[in-house]
Amino acid sequence: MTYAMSVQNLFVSYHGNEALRNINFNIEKGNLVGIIGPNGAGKSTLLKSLLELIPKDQGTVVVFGKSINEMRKKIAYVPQRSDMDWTFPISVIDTVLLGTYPSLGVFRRPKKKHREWSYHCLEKVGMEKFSQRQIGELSGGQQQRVFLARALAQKADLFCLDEPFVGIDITSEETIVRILKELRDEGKSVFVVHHDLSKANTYFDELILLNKELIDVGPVSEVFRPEIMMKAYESQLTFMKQNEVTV
Ligand SMILES: Nc1ncnc2c1ncn2[C@@H]1O[C@H](COP(=O)(O)OP(=O)(O)OP(=O)(O)O)[C@@H](O)[C@H]1O
Repeated sequence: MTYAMSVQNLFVSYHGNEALRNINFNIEKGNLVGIIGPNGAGKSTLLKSLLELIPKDQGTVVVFGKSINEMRKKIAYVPQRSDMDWTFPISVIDTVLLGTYPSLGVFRRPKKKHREWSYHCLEKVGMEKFSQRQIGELSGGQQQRVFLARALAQKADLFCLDEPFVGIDITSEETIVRILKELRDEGKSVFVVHHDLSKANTYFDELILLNKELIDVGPVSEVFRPEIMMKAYESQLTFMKQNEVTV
């Protein structure tokens, strides 16, 4: 079987400190997958290392049966908002247009059809009225929707989003979830780093539960059970109890 994502023996460290240890999983195509786990569990590290945005110590990652480099044009990545430079002077429509560049080829300029497609992607996320605005002038939710539009413009097969719902309004969150589910229904594969457990069981089909190592992976109905979740969150809960931290 060709999996959307197949990972074997993945180890990642930062300056000698192990962040991920011996991660192994296979995820079938056409799933909306949540990467969950406590703070510092390595969720963002997993996503970045899967996409070879950071180096791994060892391991293999295969996407749709091919290497990341062979598949790069077909992979859309939306980083955490906090990782982006919002002072960069670029309009909303030009941000979305960047998504069409992988299909343009070297030195080719976008044509009318690329602009029209980008505008259509903005319409999908309900942001067409803001097309001429500078990206830095938008709210967090609006920025996140524009970056989703850029991912849609890329016509990718694999969508990877890092904490897309952090600090955004409920309308933007609902819009993004609806579009991610539509992508899944079209047979696309979607991976989302997510830390809010209250929504995890309604947003995702499959979960990758991490705490430096893989605690569990599988359908939400199997992974999202107290006895499994406790294995990942136990140390955090113990710390909070000992330090009388309340949320
Ligand atoms: N660039 C970096 N340099 C050094 N250490 C890092 C770096 N990025 C992450 N780490 C460390 O690696 C571990 C995993 O971090 P990561 O951000 O992947 O976790 P996470 O599960 O996404 O956390 P959170 O939910 O808090 O965002 C943490 O201990 C973190 O401090």
